[in-house]
Amino acid sequence: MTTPETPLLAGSGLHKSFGPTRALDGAALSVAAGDVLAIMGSSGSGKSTLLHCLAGIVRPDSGTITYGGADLIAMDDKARSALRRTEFGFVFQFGQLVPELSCLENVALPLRLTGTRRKQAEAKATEWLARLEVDGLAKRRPGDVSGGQAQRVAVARALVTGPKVVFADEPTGALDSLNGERVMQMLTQAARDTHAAVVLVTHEPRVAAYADREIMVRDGRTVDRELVA
Ligand SMILES: Nc1ncnc2c1ncn2[C@@H]1O[C@H](COP(=O)(O)OP(=O)(O)OP(=O)(O)O)[C@@H](O)[C@H]1O
Repeated sequence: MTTPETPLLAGSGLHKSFGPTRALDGAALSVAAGDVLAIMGSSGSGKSTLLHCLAGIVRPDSGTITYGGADLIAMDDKARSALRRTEFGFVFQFGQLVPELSCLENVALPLRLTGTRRKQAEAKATEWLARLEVDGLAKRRPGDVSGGQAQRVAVARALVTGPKVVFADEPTGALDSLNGERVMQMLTQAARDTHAAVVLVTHEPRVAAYADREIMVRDGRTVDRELVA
């Protein structure tokens, strides 16, 4: 088992129920700076709930989560959303780009939300679109680009603020295998270049192969992949 020595993000003893459904039942994991971690497991095992807890989107019923040594659960909503805007990036299965904005405006948006001036935000967004090789799409709306292109724009948007952790929930789930591979290559390369950690939820071994480490979630509990294989 490869346990990071100084975790950037760590959760332990995490429990979360939705009514009678026990989504997390004692899950634990830790992520070091720059670590690319895949969370695997069958449908309904609790992967997304675990990611949402670690990202401060869902509050667990019990357990502890620390980010950079600070207690994430004890933070008030304002502090937690500030943390999400400045320290975390997100990529979801269906991109979730804002349909009314151009691809460039979508990538610039996280910077605008933290007070960066338009010109500066758009210059940075242009750089990131070029890194993801979709700079030709800057003026187009998300509805006018392919699924693979939209996910590359979503990766650019996730990384534009220089996050310390990128949370990716089935980022290739809606793509064919070739486009999925391309998105994974670009996401992991960009994360390595910027020393961002990646917490990746996937049920596809081919996608998990891009990670440094894999953990399995079974019935809301985490199991080290190497012990399962
Ligand atoms: N907001 C919610 N309300 C009610 N039940 C929920 C909610 N979110 C998750 N659950 C339930 O919790 C369990 C774990 O769900 P979760 O989405 O974390 O699993 P998953 O491993 O990510 O599944 P999948 O691979 O299908 O996305 C499931 O039984 C799910 O139906």
